[in-house]
Amino acid sequence: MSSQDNRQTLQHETTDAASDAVISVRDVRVAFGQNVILDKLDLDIRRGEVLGFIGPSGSGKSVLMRTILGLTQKKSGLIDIFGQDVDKVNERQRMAIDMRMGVLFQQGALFSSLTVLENIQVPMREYLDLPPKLMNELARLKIDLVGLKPDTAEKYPSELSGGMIKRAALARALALDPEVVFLDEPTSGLDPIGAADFDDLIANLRDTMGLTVYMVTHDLDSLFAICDRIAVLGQKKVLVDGTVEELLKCDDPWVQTYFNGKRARQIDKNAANRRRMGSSQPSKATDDGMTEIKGSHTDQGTKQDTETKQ
Ligand SMILES: Nc1ncnc2c1ncn2[C@@H]1O[C@H](COP(=O)(O)OP(=O)(O)OP(=O)(O)O)[C@@H](O)[C@H]1O
Repeated sequence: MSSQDNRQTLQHETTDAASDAVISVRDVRVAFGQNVILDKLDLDIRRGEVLGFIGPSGSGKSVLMRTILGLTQKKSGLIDIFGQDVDKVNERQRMAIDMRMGVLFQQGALFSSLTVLENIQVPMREYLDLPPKLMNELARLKIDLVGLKPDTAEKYPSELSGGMIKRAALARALALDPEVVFLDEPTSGLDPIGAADFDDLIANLRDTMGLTVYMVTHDLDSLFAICDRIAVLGQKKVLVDGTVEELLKCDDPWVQTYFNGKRARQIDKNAANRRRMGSSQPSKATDDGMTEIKGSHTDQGTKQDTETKQ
């Protein structure tokens, strides 16, 4: 099956799914001067899924994320978020949309002069008018939610490990209880255990909070472990999208090399299924600043069971 066929097949398959899209991108073009980065790009992000977004370095994955977030202007095309055409909303409506989306930038992008608690409160201060005591309580809940120890609240980013920075940045992305979070290479720079723990955390949030996740990643393990669907960016557009199993059958040369090339390892294709069945091991973060997150993806309601690591 060619990538073109794949794309068409998927469009047939997703007629129902498209109606469940929280974000729809249609025929989008983004350029910097004469340099066209994205052209005729279509993409749906569906409610409650973890969508992995892959593609060659410099192909425009981050640019698309920034365009959806309204941080980069598109030249043409349509972006519909939560059923609203972003070109037709006023400032107040755009703000309401922004409040429903959280973002974790590539390097965490925490403010170095603020503590973790203060960093998490940045979006709260920007969008809400809450008493300081309540903001403190909410920020501490987020710290707990992402598996950081309570005393992390008073620490500055320079005092945190790479894994703790990612979690603190995720806590900030979750500050306003968003429905969708955008993660730009969340596991880059983490050791394999830390990366797997972070994957578990993301899967947990999807399963317990119904979070929709758009994740730019180069991490094959993350793709297999937690992504419900993967979209491939190439030639300025989404070349193909589908489940891991579907992509493995796709004959696009870049996709083939990506999954079967020199750097690709033999991956246990059943891992993704096991995770979805809820039999993955609970997160056991080993970093001193983290807590152990217990419970599989299926045995809890809306709250994670966290316990301070001994
Ligand atoms: N503000 C900007 N002005 C001009 N060019 C830009 C700007 N932002 C991004 N680009 C260009 O857009 C292209 C795509 O960049 P982008 O960061 O989206 O790539 P990517 O696919 O996320 O890459 P990577 O996987 O390496 O992170 C690059 O050529 C980059 O130089």
